[in-house]
Amino acid sequence: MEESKEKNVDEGKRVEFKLDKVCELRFEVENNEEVELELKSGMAEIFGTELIQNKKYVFYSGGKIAVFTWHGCVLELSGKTEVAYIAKETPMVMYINTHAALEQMRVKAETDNTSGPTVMVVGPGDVGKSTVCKLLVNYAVRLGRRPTFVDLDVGQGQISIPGTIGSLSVERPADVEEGNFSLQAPLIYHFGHISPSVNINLYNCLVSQLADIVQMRGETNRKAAISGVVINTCGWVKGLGYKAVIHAAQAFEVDVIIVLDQERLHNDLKRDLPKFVKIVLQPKSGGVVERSRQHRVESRDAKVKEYFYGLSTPLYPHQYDVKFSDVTILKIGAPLLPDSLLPLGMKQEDAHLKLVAVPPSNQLLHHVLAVSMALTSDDDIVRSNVMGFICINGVDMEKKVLTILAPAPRPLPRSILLLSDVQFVDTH
Ligand SMILES: Nc1ncnc2c1ncn2[C@@H]1O[C@H](COP(=O)(O)OP(=O)(O)OP(=O)(O)O)[C@@H](O)[C@H]1O
Repeated sequence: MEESKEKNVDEGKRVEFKLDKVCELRFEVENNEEVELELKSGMAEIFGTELIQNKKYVFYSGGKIAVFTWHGCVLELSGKTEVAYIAKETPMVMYINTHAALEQMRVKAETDNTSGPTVMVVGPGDVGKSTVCKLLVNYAVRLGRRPTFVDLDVGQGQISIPGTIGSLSVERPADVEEGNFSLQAPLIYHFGHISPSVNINLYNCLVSQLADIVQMRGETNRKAAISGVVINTCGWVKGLGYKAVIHAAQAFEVDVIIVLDQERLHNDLKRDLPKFVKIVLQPKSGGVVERSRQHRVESRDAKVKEYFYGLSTPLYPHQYDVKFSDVTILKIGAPLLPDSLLPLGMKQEDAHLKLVAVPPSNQLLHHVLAVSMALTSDDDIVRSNVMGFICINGVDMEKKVLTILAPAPRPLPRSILLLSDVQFVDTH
């Protein structure tokens, strides 16, 4: 791959980069540092969102960014970068061709009075799945479409905090600095773990539920139906993970699957899915950065912190006490018993979806809990979406109160809370 020489960008200095057409500037922000980017002339975009000329964009610690230009541009960076270089070879032409093909399917859906494409992006970890999804959604929105973005990645999802899956109707391109789509009425389901492997039956059950709701939305909203759906998935593609990919493809009735960087997965999917599903193998971008375990942990923490405290636009969460008696804390999934010990007629899968009461204790400290939409225990709590999240900042066993961190002032809007493995230590 042809790449330009790296330039060091150090504090205080401004470094200019001249990009030819169809090139990208890749940079990583050093830990605990900030980097400022400015488009001085020409046109450029970050993962499909266009930059405004002479506006200063700030990127934070650990950010891994590619500024791409179709026609050439001049960029300026300041702050501390770990790396900064211009890459001349990128798979962007291939990705935009995919977008063009999807757009043709939308145009056809408009004339035939059918639905637009449902496309799923799959591949192992760190191949740029989330980035390709963002590109496809951004390009669709820039043409006036209103695609639905679905994120099934419970580890590094983009819609809500880790341990959830969800969907979002996207009306404008993702924010350049934060990288997120605007969160208007997202539909979120609580899974409670950062890997589907912890409770694959629950994971598949929630994927089916989300697929049903997304399809129902398409039936009542013509614009959404034509615009189609873009689905991001987990990087777990072996064994049960592969089965989960097949399950998701069937549940969402996908039309197109983009397999990034894994020929074997491509072949397996071609073998196992019906012929009408178009399965295309595409390369990953050389710029996609492999993230260490530590980096993944940090970005999960950052996602929860962002939920409560915001990123470039600060949020001010509320901390208040809630009596033990005012809430019902539940966990989904009972410990598995040997088949011989199961009550007559009960199957092992039932245990995976079983609700178990969690008595308040110090063990809840720092845990994130989802606030279920379910009003009573008669509702289908497992398949109910969630309103939002709280974090347990304190447990007083004597007074029988929990001190919680919540995005909104008291009172808690619902009383059924679902325990997540995800923890957040509130240092504010
Ligand atoms: N062309 C590029 N140049 C520089 N950085 C990039 C480029 N494309 C993606 N990245 C960065 O690489 C990282 C990994 O990309 P991404 O999250 O899309 O991968 P993924 O396959 O979805 O990973 P996971 O399976 O862990 O969710 C991100 O931080 C992203 O910003």
